[in-house]
Amino acid sequence: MAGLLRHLLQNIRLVSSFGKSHTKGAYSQKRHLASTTTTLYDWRAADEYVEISHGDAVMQFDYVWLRDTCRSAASYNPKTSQRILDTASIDLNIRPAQTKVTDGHLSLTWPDGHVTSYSLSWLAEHSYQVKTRTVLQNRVLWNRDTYDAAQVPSARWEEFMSSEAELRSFVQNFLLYGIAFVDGVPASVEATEAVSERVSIIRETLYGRMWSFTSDLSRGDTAYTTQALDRHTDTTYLHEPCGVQVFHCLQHDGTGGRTLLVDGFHAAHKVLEESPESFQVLCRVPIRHENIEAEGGHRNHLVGTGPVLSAHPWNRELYMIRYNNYDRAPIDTAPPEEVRRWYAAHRLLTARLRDPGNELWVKLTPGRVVFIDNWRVLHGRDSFTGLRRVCGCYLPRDDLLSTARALGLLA
Ligand SMILES: C[N+](C)(C)CCCC[C@H](N)C(=O)O
Ligand SMILES: O=C(O)CCC(=O)C(=O)O
Ligand SMILES: [Fe+2]
Repeated sequence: MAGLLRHLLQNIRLVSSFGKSHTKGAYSQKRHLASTTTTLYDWRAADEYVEISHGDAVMQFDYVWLRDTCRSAASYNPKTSQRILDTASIDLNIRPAQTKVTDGHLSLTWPDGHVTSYSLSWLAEHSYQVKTRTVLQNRVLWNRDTYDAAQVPSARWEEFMSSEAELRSFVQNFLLYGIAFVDGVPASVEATEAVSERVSIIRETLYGRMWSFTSDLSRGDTAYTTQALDRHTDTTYLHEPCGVQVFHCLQHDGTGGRTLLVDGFHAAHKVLEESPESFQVLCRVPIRHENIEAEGGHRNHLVGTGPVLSAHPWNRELYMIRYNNYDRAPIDTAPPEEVRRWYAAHRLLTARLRDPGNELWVKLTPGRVVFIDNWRVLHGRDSFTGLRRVCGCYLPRDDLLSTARALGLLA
């Protein structure tokens, strides 16, 4: 997909040097052809949009969109990367007085004389037709064997804290696999906080900013016991669940307590292959999750609603799985026949999530910090004996992605 976009942009760039100019009235259906020795592309001004075609990509740009998106100094401030133009002031029936393509640039002269110009490659990059076939984030879906075989390296604390290259490869691995490790971290809350802050700001929740928990039932949640926890994502009871979970086991004198990791997108894709209808139901039915605490000095009643699977509507790319059977509330957000379909779809997804081949078990030890994409990878744990203390925090997903983009990564 990314390859196709690159191919498209490269070829449109070739056209830029062609330099043939076409000037015409706005409403003609006539197609304009421009060719080089290696490529052919054409454009036409239709009634409501300009259409640019290249290869099998046919891209349409609505006139209101073309006026609204104008990057001229009067319309857009490149210093702040913010729009100046008042969108509500645009005539919704606006048509350019003149449309032409010169040197690989589309320029439109509007009835008031304002000129808007776009390079064709920029337009292609921002076209719906190209976006529908481009993924936002490259991912490697994994099961235990493929994750093991990939031999993804952990970052080293010293390098991670000082080298941008080390941080970048860590973030790249996180984006690809939804999990990434840092080794050699001092076994303290402070060092865990420093590692987390290297990646993004920390997201404070009802559990605080940095947390450190053990099996003392200090909070009304199974996490604060020695019991096993089946695979789940956290904070499903927030409308926007936390994007990332950071765990650092500071101490464990006992048995059990291994961490389970499962690629939720891998399981969801299995569901899509086996039963597209089930996948659709999981994308469609809104599900509430709750966190109710009324004891121990904590008074919380959080409710979050969202489907189990969220996919971008323009390219069907999955971006979130919300799966927590402990915190799921009674389903009263869909009619009975839909509820029946939902339970069947949930059963299929659960079966794929529970496929032993999809389970990655790791024993977290002091010094080893794991970052988990809480919108993709489910976590759980074995029951355990003895004293076990785990610290960590949550990070907002947007801020991690912002860091990734600042490091030049596709996110
Ligand atoms: C991580 N920490 C121990 C602080 C909180 C645990 C939260 C547990 C909750 N059921 C959820 O899934 O969100
Ligand atoms: O104890 C653990 O390793 C994880 C518990 C858990 O699921 C959580 O704290 O979110
Ligand atoms: Fe959890």
